[in-house]
Amino acid sequence: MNSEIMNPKELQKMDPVFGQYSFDNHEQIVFCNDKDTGLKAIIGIHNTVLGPALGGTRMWNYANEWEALNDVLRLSRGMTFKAAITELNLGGGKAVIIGDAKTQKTPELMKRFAEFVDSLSGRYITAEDVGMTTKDMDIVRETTPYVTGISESKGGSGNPSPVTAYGVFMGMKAAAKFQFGSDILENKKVFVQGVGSVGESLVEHLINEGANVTITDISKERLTEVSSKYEVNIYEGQDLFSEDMDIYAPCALGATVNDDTINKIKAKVIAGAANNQLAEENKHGKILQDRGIVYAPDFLINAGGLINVYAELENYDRQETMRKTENIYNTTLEILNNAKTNNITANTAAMNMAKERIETRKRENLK
Ligand SMILES: NC(=O)c1ccc[n+]([C@@H]2O[C@H](COP(=O)([O-])OP(=O)(O)OC[C@H]3O[C@@H](n4cnc5c(N)ncnc54)[C@H](O)[C@@H]3O)[C@@H](O)[C@H]2O)c1
Repeated sequence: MNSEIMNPKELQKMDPVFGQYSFDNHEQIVFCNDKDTGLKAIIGIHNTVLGPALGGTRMWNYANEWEALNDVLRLSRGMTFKAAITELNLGGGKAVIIGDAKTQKTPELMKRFAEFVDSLSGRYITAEDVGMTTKDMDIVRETTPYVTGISESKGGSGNPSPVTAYGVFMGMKAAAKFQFGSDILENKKVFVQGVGSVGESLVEHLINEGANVTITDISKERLTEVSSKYEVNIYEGQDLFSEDMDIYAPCALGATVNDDTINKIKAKVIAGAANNQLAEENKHGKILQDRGIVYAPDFLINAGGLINVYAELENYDRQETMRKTENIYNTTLEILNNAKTNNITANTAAMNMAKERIETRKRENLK
């Protein structure tokens, strides 16, 4: 089964839940509703073979429930493979809260959401994602132990974004090594799309290495903030994908590699933090392969944040977290070489490796 962004009209043609294109054998889906706080959330538990399903909560103003369901299914499925390929003993899950994080997120709503997470008795462990902060996770922690990514002052590992950015940087270097023969990014023309928490931290690594960085964001505030700290160019054009660049780093939302953009892309490497960068992973992965564009699978190179929150559960330290994150370099090279040898897409090679780990554990569990 593939995972695909689809428009709500297409989604509505399928059966409402089990028949959805991105359902892909989810173990459990929990719909959470609370009239008093206005909470409307969906928790997706994709697979728990390797351990409890861990994945962040996203709060987003979805156009409708179809979009929210499609998003949670795609994201939680991605978490299964992210944990597996990173060799963490975790399953895949994710939650979405439907609403505007700026105007509708209240402590009461977060508390009610935490009660739903708690009711799953640890099958699902939450963390932050888009629209959520460490402070929100601290509120969740008051109600349930099944949360990570809480403040360092409360015994947590703090903001995972810098660790995510470090992993993306390592994955990008490995992809550069594979494509250009060297992992040194000095003078490489890199476009970072989205300079939020991860994007900004990635910019810092790139600038330190001497890359030629251009940033783009829908938020003028973020562009001003980041460009005041680092020597970057701000993208003023209308069509980022047609621009000459060596590396495209999607660090905003997913599905930016799609039917409209894929044939325009001039970058030789795509490596970024966003989840589900390929709108249709098989189709768009193949077009990238045919066009000789090296794609560093998103769920592999953006796993630093997951490694960081996992440390909270396993009590391992910062050094070990960074060592595991640095290893993303080796795994990325291994995947890209494997894809080349077997003439498959990098995404398929990464999925195969992740699925193999899950299948092996399943067999072991049956013994
Ligand atoms: N934070 C983590 O540790 C982590 C881990 C794994 C994956 N990710 C993924 O990485 C991405 C970035 O995460 P983040 O924590 O930095 O989020 P964030 O919300 O801090 O930053 C996202 C940035 O993208 C900008 N943006 C949104 N739409 C855009 C568009 N169309 N064009 C340009 N900019 C746009 C926003 O204005 C914002 O500045 C997300 O897709 C997230 O799911 C994050």
